Amino acid sequence: MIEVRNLVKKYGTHLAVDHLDFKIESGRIYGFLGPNGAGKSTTMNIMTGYLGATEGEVLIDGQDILKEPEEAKKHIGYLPEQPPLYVDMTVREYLEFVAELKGIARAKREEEITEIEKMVKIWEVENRLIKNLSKGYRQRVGLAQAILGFPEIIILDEPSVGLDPKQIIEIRDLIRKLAKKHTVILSSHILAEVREVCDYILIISKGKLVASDTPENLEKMLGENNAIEIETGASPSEVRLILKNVPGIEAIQTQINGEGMTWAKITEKKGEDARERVFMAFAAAKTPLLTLKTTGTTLEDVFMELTQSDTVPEAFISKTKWEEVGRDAGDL
Ligand SMILES: Nc1ncnc2c1ncn2[C@@H]1O[C@H](COP(=O)(O)OP(=O)(O)OP(=O)(O)O)[C@@H](O)[C@H]1O
Repeated sequence: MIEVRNLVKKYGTHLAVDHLDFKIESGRIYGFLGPNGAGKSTTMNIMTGYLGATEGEVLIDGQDILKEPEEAKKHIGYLPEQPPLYVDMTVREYLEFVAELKGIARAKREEEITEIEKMVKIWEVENRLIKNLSKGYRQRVGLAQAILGFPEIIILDEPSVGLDPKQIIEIRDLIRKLAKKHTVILSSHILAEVREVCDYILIISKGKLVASDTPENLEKMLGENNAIEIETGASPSEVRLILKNVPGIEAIQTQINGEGMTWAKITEKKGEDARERVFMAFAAAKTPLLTLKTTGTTLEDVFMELTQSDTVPEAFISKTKWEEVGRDAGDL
């Protein structure tokens, strides 16, 4: 487990990290999300022992990384924003060099490097010079050096920056695979990326933690009233009649669309999820629904709200519930 306590980093007078407090539990994928300049890389560099803090503590399994960086570093594999690659080495030479630095026993080295090369799909380029590799392959070599030694925690700073869509999908698949055995923390300013792979999101803005929860809870917390949109062949008055006694509904708007169908927006009371009841009411009236979908707050709305406004809704800070999150690795 990682505990970040009251972390502060000043560059001169500029406060890049502003009293951060959070915990990272084992076996999950955490997303560190924030706009450019929010302080993600600075925080990750401190968490991995590459940068000192102005104030605060980072405990890795109880060991203070700022006081015992070498000990704590053994638990962490890190892919910084600029991977530390020696471009005049071949992939294999470089990974052998990293394995030696990490103190991996000589007898285990060859086997482990081959295993990781296969895992991140760089085995076929192991004899190529790194400088001749594409950005996507270089990123995978960076990832391989982070995974070497199979540390419990793998920290990836913007792992898919500069990759094409196919490579992004491959990296995401790999991250999901890694999460079966490791705790993974990745940073990104791309919401979709974090939404796609992470179980838990920490949103950081101007050096401050402004929210931390599961993607679903973040959406729920900001969502005032969610709504359901339906399409049906019934007339607007029939729709209202069918929904008359369905609990949890605040308002209904209807209109006839271009195909002569009724489109209705059903606003739910706060905290209600009336989808199933709406479906059953139409089924009981033997009136087929052609569409039924929810509309409401998206994670994008949450992100924009939190990172663009100066005031942060109280709920996002106080509702941090680490214990409630669970992830079934078998789903991946
Ligand atoms: N070495 C440095 N000296 C001075 N200021 C710095 C230094 N490194 C970062 N900063 C500033 O600290 C703030 C946080 O930077 P950081 O790189 O941690 O943000 P980030 O969230 O990782 O952004 P990005 O997504 O653009 O990498 C920014 O305002 C940045 O300009």
